[in-house]
Amino acid sequence: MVLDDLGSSLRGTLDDLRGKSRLDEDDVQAVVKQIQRSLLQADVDVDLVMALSDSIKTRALNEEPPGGTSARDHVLKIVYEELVELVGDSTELPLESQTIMLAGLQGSGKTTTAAKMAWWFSKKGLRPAVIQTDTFRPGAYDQAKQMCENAEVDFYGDPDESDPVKIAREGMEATSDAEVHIVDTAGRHALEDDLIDEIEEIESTADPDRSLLVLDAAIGQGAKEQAQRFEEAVGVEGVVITKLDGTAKGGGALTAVNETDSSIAFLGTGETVQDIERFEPNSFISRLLGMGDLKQLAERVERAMEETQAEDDDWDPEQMLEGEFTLNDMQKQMDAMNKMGPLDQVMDMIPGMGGGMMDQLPDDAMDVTQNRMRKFDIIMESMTDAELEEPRAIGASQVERIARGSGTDEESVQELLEQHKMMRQTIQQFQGMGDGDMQRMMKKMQQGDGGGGGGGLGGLGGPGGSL
Ligand SMILES: Nc1nc2c(ncn2[C@@H]2O[C@H](COP(=O)(O)OP(=O)(O)OP(=O)(O)O)[C@@H](O)[C@H]2O)c(=O)[nH]1
Repeated sequence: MVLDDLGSSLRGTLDDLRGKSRLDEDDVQAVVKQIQRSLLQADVDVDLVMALSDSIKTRALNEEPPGGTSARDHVLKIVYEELVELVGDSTELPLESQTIMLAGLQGSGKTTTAAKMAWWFSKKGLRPAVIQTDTFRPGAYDQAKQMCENAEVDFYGDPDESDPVKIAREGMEATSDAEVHIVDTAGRHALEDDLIDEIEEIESTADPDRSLLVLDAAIGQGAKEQAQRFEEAVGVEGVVITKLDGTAKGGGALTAVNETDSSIAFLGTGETVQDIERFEPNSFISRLLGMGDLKQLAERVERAMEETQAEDDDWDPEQMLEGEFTLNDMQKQMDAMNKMGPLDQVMDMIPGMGGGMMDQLPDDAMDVTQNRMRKFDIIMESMTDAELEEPRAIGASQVERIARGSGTDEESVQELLEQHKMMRQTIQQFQGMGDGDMQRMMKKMQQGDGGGGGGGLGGLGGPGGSL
């Protein structure tokens, strides 16, 4: 993802400052060098990198750390603030009726983003519709239709019509019930004049409130020129950076945002409709620096819990925290965790577990965890309701029967029971906590020392847990 190794490389340099109360020039130089290296490797424009390092240097040497602040925290705060400044504010996006047009190069992810954004608006309580005007790429209609079905949002397209401007006009009329219209357009090179004329026509027909430029995170320095041309043609109010889940560097997109004086609206982090995040500079940089992102995490947890609960009216997560933690609860918790998205993305959001902490885990740790969760799920399918509610009563003969029924082995069943026991104990600790204890723990987590992170998820995914 963008500036991927910045967090971990910086963490090492910052750790060398532990115990120091004042910074000297060499300390600051080491930090700045590390940042420069990471940003340049990630394709960020040289001028931008130099401007950023100059302000970090000046501030770190001239600003007096507030009383009681260590040199490490002082410089971390400055780096954090300057990086937030670099990525800029999030594109303003009022939650009200509006039309948004998407533009961009071929394959940048416009169609996928249209469906994702529609899903996002629907979760915010608005009724969206996607209008597909891409008559150029043969598969675009079916792809958009399918994704909109997955997102459960309105869709308009006409596979038999070859005029995108006509589709835009008819689509706006046909979806007049919708509150948010998202107009997807064909991929085009901004330097081809006839294609630019066409998008200008679609723009005057759909009359969008804002046009967003969709950029693949892998785009390099070419992003600058493309962005400027689209800006001249249709006006770019914001940028969506897609494919941040991959190994792309992302710096080119960041440079384009700065050059065109626009801002980032959304981030695309995968291929399904839920893999979209509203860009929030503070959260984004916190995560980048391995400081976690409690807000995104809380949103994901809440959404996953709601979905899990919607599927089973009888299950109440609050009751789980108050009463006895059963295997049924554990199954629901695992289900909710699966809905939160890939575990490595979730872990990145936990303070102290992003950046450096994740690097200490073996590469396949997340796959192992997910495979194990799947196995546990299969084992639980072979248990009776009584066993799921009262796992402590499960004896040797039942373990044997469950292993046979689930096609696993007794060891795996025992492993599941052990894991459940650990999670029950963690939950019991939460139950015994007063508000003050909870606040202390959250503060510790925010300071990024990783304390309590594994326990926060009941040991299910944390490196401290045995899953
Ligand atoms: N991993 C990942 N893949 C993505 C993301 N966004 C889009 N893709 C994939 O990128 C490919 C191109 O995405 P599309 O949405 O078809 O791109 P497009 O801009 O509409 O393409 P054209 O219509 O040809 O211009 C597809 O295979 C998508 O599944 C993302 O955030 N992460």
